[in-house]
Amino acid sequence: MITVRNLSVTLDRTPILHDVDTTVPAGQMTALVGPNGAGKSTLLAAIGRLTAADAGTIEIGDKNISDFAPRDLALRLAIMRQDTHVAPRLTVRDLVGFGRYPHSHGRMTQQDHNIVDDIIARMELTEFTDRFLDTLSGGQRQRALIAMTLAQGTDIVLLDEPLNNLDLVHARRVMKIAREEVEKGKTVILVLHDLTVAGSYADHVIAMKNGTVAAQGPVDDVINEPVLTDLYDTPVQVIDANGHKIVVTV
Ligand SMILES: Nc1ncnc2c1ncn2[C@@H]1O[C@H](COP(=O)(O)OP(=O)(O)OP(=O)(O)O)[C@@H](O)[C@H]1O
Repeated sequence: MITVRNLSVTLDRTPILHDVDTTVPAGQMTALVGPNGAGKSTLLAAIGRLTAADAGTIEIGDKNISDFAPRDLALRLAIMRQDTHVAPRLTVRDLVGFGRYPHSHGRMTQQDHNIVDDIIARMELTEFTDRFLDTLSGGQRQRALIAMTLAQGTDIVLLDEPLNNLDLVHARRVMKIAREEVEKGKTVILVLHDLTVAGSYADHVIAMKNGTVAAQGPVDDVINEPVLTDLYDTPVQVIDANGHKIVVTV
């Protein structure tokens, strides 16, 4: 379990998060949802220790994230940010191989190579393995970044808007792979704007608004009309389609 208590974050002298109190259940998929600018990426970056807190604590299990040595944290938690920039003259294989760095320290074993090849295949990138990143489409590059993150092999995986640039088939593929990771016991947190996807795949939802948590709980507690209408200040309809919640604005 990840526990966030009274978290406040200020960026460039602007208060961004205040009094964030939330828990992320271990071994489940948690969707982080909410309007643009609500603070989702900032919360994810704070959990990944990429953004410092002004106040409050974040614990993995019962250990404060500030008490982890960098390598220990990298073996425990992997994060893909929304704005990841990568060197254009890297191949897909090189990029995904970087995910193994906390294990290999640059000396990849056969097991590291096998893990890289496996995740490249799961992401349907095998035909692009030796292509430079700047020759890929936006969606192919996005899948390579997700593959790098999963190659790290951590118990906790944080993905900020992983479905950016993905067509509906590849979005489904990524969500299925994320679910497979959860079935293996991993804790996956994804920032998602597609509430239908969040409602279909996640176990748990944290809804943010104006820098704090507006609602949280199992999917049914958050992906419903009153909560979403309030969250987005817009009428939202949730249509049941064979057990799937289709979320639309009306
Ligand atoms: N370096 C910064 N300095 C000042 N304000 C910032 C900085 N970075 C982000 N912000 C502001 O913090 C707020 C929260 O940003 P954040 O990226 O966490 O939101 P988000 O919920 O992920 O949004 P989106 O859905 O648009 O990606 C926004 O109002 C943003 O403009």
